[in-house]
Amino acid sequence: MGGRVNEDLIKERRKCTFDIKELTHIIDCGEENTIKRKQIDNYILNIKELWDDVPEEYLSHKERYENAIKKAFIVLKVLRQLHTGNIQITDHRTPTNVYSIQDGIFRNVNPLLIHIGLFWSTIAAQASTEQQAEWLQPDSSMIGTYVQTELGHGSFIRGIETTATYDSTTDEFILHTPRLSAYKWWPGGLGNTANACLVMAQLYINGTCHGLHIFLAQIRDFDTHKPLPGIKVGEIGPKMGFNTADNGFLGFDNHRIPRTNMLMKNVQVLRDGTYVKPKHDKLTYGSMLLTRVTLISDLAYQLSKAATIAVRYSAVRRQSPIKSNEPERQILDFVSQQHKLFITIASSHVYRVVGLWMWNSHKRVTADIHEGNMGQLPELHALACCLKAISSRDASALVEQCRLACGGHGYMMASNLPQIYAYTTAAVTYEGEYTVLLLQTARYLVKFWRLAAEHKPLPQNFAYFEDYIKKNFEQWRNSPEGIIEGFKAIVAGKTKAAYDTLQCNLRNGREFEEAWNMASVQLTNASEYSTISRNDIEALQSRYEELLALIRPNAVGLVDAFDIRDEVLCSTLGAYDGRVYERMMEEASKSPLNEDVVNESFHKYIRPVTMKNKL
Ligand SMILES: CCCCCCCC/C=C\CCCC(=O)SCCNC(=O)CCNC(=O)[C@H](O)C(C)(C)COP(=O)(O)OP(=O)(O)OC[C@H]1O[C@@H](n2cnc3c(N)ncnc32)[C@H](O)[C@@H]1OP(=O)(O)O
Ligand SMILES: Cc1cc2nc3c(=O)[nH]c(=O)nc-3n(C[C@H](O)[C@H](O)[C@H](O)COP(=O)(O)OP(=O)(O)OC[C@H]3O[C@@H](n4cnc5c(N)ncnc54)[C@H](O)[C@@H]3O)c2cc1C
Repeated sequence: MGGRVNEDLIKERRKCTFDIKELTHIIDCGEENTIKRKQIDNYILNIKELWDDVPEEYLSHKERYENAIKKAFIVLKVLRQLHTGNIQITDHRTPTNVYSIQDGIFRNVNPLLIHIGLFWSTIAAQASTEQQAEWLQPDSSMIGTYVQTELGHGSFIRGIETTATYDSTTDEFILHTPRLSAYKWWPGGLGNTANACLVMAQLYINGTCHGLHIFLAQIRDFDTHKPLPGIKVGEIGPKMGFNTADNGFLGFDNHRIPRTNMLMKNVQVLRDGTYVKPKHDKLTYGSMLLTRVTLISDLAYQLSKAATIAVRYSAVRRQSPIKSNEPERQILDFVSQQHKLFITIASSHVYRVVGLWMWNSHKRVTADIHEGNMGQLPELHALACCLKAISSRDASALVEQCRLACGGHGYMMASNLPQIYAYTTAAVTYEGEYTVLLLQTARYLVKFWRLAAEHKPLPQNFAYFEDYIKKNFEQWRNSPEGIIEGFKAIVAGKTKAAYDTLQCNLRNGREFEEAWNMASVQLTNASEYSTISRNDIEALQSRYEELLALIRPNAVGLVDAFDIRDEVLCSTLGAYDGRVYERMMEEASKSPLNEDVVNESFHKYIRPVTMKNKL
């Protein structure tokens, strides 16, 4: 859309006090990454077939899927060409994540998301060298997905009911779905797209259950795409979001696969049925750990999209004067509006930095595991659980706050904020539900509190538990070090409270698991344990308000630095030129309800009632 840039946005950009490009380079982890990102953006976003004439929202469920598949395979072809030309296409912000401009291309979810993000990465991490050589061919016919959750069990994966029974007479596993609750339910791309999958199932050898293992199963004919005999597969129906993700169900009726289709890097079943145990029994859960780590960066990116839309819109939107004799003000001038928006910008930076740090930690711990050293795995798991849980919860709350900050127009699909919210809030549930993951971290903290309470030696990372017990915490100081001290006091205090409740429940004769359940609200909720006083809070509040005023002139510059193209933002409210009302009118004109001046329902249903006695 041509036309002048909105005057208010021009003024905002003029008054910015820092170098926007420099911040973009910091976000991209270096100027060379920015250049590369822009090259790939240009290359892919210039493919005309990727753009819709009719907005996605006006398509039926089936049309949406077919449209998304068309685009997914255009993108896949391009990615393969780039790969063949040895051009690295992964996004540096989320090093293993699918390239973020896909958000714009699909305006929803790529049906190949799990194929690219989880199927390939699980094979790369958990299959043996020979299996990888066979399955990870760039021109493979396999379109895969990650099939774990069942109708009856998602969080408690030890409860999974699908079985893989070894038949030594034929050297095969028999995959079976024993009852309705054992049907696989949810995997992305499973409904219509995938012809293969990684299945999580209980391994049985000679009547002994060895727990959960991962198996590669072909489910559709590679040529005709028809489900193989013994496979019942389909799509699960419309959802709050993810409607192009083709989530599916799957049942096995004694479906046979070769023994060599079990992922065998960490664990093996030999020809004679001998079971060779893994070095750590949670290595099978490795894909969940990796995805939780990468999600933190993805959620940071979703926050930067929401902040860009809401801040630009707030600079363009004028409503009501502050003083009655003044012109109407940009809504960004209202301090309460700044309070809603600036925290989203800040949180995006926080989770971007933490996500990168977690990504590097994951790389380090994985290398250690490769050398047989599992020592750092529990800490990484505890951190990944907690950070995935809070980043998804924060992101969805803040995206919703940005939507509300755009008033009525934020409710329009054309703002793209509802879609970003639907995408973000799903992450609170998938890949480990919020509370369930917080309880995993609580389990880790309580273990170390027990050591502290029993005056046993603690690792350096938990020395502050001992400080708390010995009341070694200093009074509150308003400095980065002081804030960190304050947070340590909160963690120690709330862990102590939960631990004390747990002990009290145990003393009252409860079994451990029941006592744990009774303490679970305390285990997940923050309490007000702090070194901070009422005066400190007042001082912090006024400092916070000063900071809002300091950030205000740079707000548009800060979101411009995220450098998200209009084609990716897909928002009438957030485009770079700020031509909000023109874009809204143009989008409205695409509504099928504007095709006829008089809709035919008038003649069929309205007129016969309203004109009944007048005809
Ligand atoms: C890579 C790029 C990806 C890009 C794609 C991004 C977008 C994708 C969009 C959608 C994808 C959605 C995919 C899915 O949702 S797949 C399904 C995910 N499902 C879950 O996450 C299930 C959650 N549940 C669990 O993880 C587990 O059931 C559990 C809650 C952890 C409990 O497991 P279990 O009962 O076996 O274990 P315990 O609680 O008894 O704990 C025993 C000890 O094991 C430790 N533990 C648990 N998990 C792990 C792990 N992953 N790694 C290391 N250690 C682990 C636990 O802490 C206990 O230790 P302790 O020392 O205390 O005994
Ligand atoms: C958009 C989307 C995409 C998905 N994609 C995939 C995929 O590709 N592959 C796949 O295998 N799965 C996928 N899933 C499934 C997803 O991983 C599960 O839905 C998720 O792990 C939550 O499990 P659940 O549905 O069993 O929830 P439940 O565990 O039934 O949760 C319901 C409630 O029970 C509470 N609860 C459960 N257990 C406990 C406990 N021990 N202590 C305290 N509270 C508890 C929870 O906190 C929650 O409030 C997807 C889900 C969604 C929404």
